[in-house]
Amino acid sequence: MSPAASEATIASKAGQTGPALPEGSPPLEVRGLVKRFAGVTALAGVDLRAGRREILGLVGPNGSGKTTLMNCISGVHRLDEGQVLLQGEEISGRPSRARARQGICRTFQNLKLFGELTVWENVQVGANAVGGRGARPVPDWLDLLRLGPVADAVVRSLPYGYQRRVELARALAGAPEVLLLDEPAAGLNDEETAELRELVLTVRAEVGCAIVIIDHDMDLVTGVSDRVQVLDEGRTLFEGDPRAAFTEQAVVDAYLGES
Ligand SMILES: Nc1ncnc2c1ncn2[C@@H]1O[C@H](COP(=O)(O)OP(=O)(O)OP(=O)(O)O)[C@@H](O)[C@H]1O
Repeated sequence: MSPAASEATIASKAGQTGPALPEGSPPLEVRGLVKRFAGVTALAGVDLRAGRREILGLVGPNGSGKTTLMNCISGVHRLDEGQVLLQGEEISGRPSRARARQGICRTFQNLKLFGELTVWENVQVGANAVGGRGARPVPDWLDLLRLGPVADAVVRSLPYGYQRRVELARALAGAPEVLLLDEPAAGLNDEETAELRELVLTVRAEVGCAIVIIDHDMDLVTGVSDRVQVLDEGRTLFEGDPRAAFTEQAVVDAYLGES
């Protein structure tokens, strides 16, 4: 997709709060990222870009490199080659904590919550990580994520759908410029997934950060994303309109294991 067409798509989805305004460097840019694990090349030179108020869906068959890419962006993995830039500043060599303080916030495939702490305390941890520099106080995030009524509940006592929302609230309290959502619908039922979809759009409208989402629920990803990037065997196979992705033969073949 051309940059102009991409901006147009972004603007149309951001319509609830006005168009995305291209200004300076994008929140997130990845250039030529290579990541190897022993004999496996998980990423073979991937570029990625996510703009302010843009939702980018990262899709691809199992083992195509999606989580590895997210881990390289957030600093869980060191990259072998390439660059990760946050608002134009290279952060490739920085540890994950430093990246989080600078605004790369994320959720994980497997929840990483403090189960013995309350909902409020878990979200406060996110706020503390940025020394209270968050855009809003903790109660506002609880309200946005519809967690107010369970603010004082111990997290491990709550149903899984609530726990997923707590993780999202904690990430938001960390003042994201870039929000990385790794399989946020995993383990959710249809009703909870529909609610999550609505919440992701609300977060984009209210927070205005760039959002990168991975999920195996294609209806969720294509429904919520302004643009998708399809990976296969560590390379980008397609990048553009979510509705067009699965009309591309190469993408269909990759999903069917025929490439
Ligand atoms: N820590 C690791 N050590 C060794 N190999 C790894 C490691 N993490 C990922 N890989 C390999 O890198 C490749 C990409 O894996 P990755 O988990 O990023 O794919 P994915 O697209 O997220 O898959 P899925 O959709 O199944 O979660 C795979 O071949 C995988 O086996």
